[in-house]
Amino acid sequence: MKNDGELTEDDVFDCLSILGQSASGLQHTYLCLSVPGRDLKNVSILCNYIYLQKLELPYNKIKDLSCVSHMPHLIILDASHNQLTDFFGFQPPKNLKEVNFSHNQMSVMNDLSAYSSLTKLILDYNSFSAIRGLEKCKRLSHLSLAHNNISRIRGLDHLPLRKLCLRGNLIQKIENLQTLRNLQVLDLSCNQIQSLSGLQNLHLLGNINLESNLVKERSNSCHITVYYANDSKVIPQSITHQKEPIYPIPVFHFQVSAVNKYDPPLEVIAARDHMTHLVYQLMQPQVIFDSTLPSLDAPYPMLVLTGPQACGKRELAHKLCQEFSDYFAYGACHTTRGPYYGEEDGSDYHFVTEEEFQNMIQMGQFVQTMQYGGHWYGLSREAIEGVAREGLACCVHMELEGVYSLKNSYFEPRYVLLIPTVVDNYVCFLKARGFYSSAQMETAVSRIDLYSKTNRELPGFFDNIIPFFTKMLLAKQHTWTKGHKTPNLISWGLYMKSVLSARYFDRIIKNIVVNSCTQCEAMAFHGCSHSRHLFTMAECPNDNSVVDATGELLAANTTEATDLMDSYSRNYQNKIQAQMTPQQTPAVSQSYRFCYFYTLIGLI
Ligand SMILES: Nc1ncnc2c1ncn2[C@@H]1O[C@H](COP(=O)(O)OP(=O)(O)OP(=O)(O)O)[C@@H](O)[C@H]1O
Repeated sequence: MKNDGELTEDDVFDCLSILGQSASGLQHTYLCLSVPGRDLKNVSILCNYIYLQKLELPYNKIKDLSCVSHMPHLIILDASHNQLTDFFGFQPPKNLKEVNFSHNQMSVMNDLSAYSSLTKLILDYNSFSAIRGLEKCKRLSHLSLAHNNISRIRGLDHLPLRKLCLRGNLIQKIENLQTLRNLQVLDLSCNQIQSLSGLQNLHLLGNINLESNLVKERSNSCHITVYYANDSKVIPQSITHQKEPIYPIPVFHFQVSAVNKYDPPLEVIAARDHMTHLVYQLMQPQVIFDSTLPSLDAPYPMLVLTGPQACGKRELAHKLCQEFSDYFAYGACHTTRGPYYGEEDGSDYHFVTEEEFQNMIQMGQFVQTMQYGGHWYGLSREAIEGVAREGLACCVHMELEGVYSLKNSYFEPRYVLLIPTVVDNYVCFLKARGFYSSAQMETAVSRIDLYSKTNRELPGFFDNIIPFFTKMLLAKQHTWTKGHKTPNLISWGLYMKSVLSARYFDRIIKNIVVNSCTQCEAMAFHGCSHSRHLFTMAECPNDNSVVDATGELLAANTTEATDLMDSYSRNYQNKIQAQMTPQQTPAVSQSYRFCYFYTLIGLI
């Protein structure tokens, strides 16, 4: 370098690096030049280096960067710690993505619409007093304007910013951030902000720094909803030299961490779960699944039994699959919890380690997953495919979160809710199982409300509802273990089969319900079949006050399922069966079976 601060050809030669192809691909050339801390004033020689893609000139004394006009392929420019006064004082390189002009002497932001490729712009330690000219920077994801003289947050509308740093300015109010939907990191420390309002609706915001401000709020008047906030932190205010009494930021810290623990809505969790599995699955080789039969636009039939833990859905799923083995097979989920006494691997669940489970997630093997009671549960695609290959409908049980997640998938199961009607009985049942701690029982009981609220607020969310038949279930467990079919079970099975088709619901509901449960439950159930709203617990008298069903009605329920069909369905079934000749391939027969099944579940 010459003494007068001029960059020479020899210096350039020493500082070039990364030999590569020019943007046109026709020449080999150096792509990167880095000349930091040489007190450079004159870099005009760089006009000859037209192929540079990365230029680093920090810690010099440069005032003029017009040489960049001759670098049409430049992608990264670092001219921090110089004496630049001109904001982008050069012709725009078309693909310029990252620019660092921090620690210069710039004061006015000009229109940057010619720099539409910009993704990162660092302008710390200048003298800007307003944010301007960024409207057309539709790729800008990282903007830093720390330690300037900015007094208002504006000029950022609809930018795809993920990181925004406005530390050390003169900002008094958080405003105009609501359109920054992608914002994840926000640094507003060392300003003069007095209120927390203005942070609402930034759903991805996970890291906020409000250190050294004038925030006085101590009530919960501001709710910041931070979803997916893995590393959220609010740095406590440490310097309190203002005259006004200010409540230290830890108050705010408490608010934020409390909000972080607040569960995001189930739809949000489900969307995230679905997205994760979809992305991992798309990363795998794509195949056509057996569950896509019989045609791409007809959904593969699935039955999902849902309800709080131990409400009988697992037992019902197994019994349905046994009694109606022509239609259903059990889809065993994976879990990281250990097997209970008597549970066999592969029959109730596939029991796997946490590591195996995480590997399966990453291999895109799950359709949905959920954490419950500190363990992972997941429905794998293979569980569904295994059943689909048999030409059967997959029957699974899961908690509400799983239902939400599955509703995002392209499967269109029928969802049946099993809900306890008498809390005391449910608690007795949980105790009788002997598996659960009181905390676990409390959780299970508290979730009843979640289900009934969902049913109340989202009519049609569940395709049908079965009250939890406490007495019946207990009795049934006894007979089931002996392997007998009881009239109750048959009627329940018939009910289940028919419940899949809403057309027969009213016709058989009285018989089944009156037979299967107490009068109180029957009334409630019958009521909910019409209104689709769950009754409240308070409306349900104690079990002791009700009368049991009569034997006469019991006998009526043991008739064949087909007797419950109307002539249309019988004809349809006959037609389908007539077509299932031995000459047909298994795939064709299978699709007929599916068609028949669809009529049963009311999809055709
Ligand atoms: N893939 C899944 N997604 C969501 N929830 C699931 C899934 N698999 C199982 N579950 C549910 O997780 C809860 C806990 O399951 P677990 O088998 O440990 O409970 P349990 O005490 O045996 O009760 P249950 O008789 O209801 O299965 C149950 O409500 C179960 O239905």
